[in-house]
Amino acid sequence: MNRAVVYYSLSGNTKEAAKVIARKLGAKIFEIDLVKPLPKNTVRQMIVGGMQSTFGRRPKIKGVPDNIDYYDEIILGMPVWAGMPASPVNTFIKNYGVADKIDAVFTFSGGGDNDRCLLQLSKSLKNLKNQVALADRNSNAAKDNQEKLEKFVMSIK
Ligand SMILES: Cc1cc2nc3c(=O)[nH]c(=O)nc-3n(C[C@H](O)[C@H](O)[C@H](O)COP(=O)(O)O)c2cc1C
Repeated sequence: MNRAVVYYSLSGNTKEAAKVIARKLGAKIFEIDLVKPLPKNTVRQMIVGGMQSTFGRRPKIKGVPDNIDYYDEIILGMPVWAGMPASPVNTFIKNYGVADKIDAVFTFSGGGDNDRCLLQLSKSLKNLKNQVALADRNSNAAKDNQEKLEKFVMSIK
């Protein structure tokens, strides 16, 4: 089974978890990048990223190989933006034609909203079997991340 972990991360939480998951599963790892990065200013990031995600926009991305459909199984990671999947992930799911290969997702949020995001994802990912909601490193709930990640990896194995 060829597995790939594909993720987008703005401030490093998802990236860190993606590396752990890929290492434990022996999977390839690819980072989605925005062609036009978000503004550096945090408030502007919230506005631009929040609007893009709310309206399901698909900003241009790079970093994912064209032959990503070579992989049998894709594990997708992202932060929650405005209660929705971060917008770069919309581009990946819809433009790369790999929705049916994504069978596991992991999301990061600052407080809540993971459930809303996961519900949204489950509408377009019909083969989704495993999911885990993780908390930003600055949140109290982050203490449970490691245990949740272990369980997530075990459920995929
Ligand atoms: C544009 C934007 C929108 C966000 N919206 C939410 C939200 O609706 N709910 C929430 O709990 N956290 C929200 N966050 C916080 C991130 O989901 C959280 O910090 C996450 O851990 C970041 O992951 P990363 O470090 O991989 O980028 C938002 C962050 C950004 C930049």
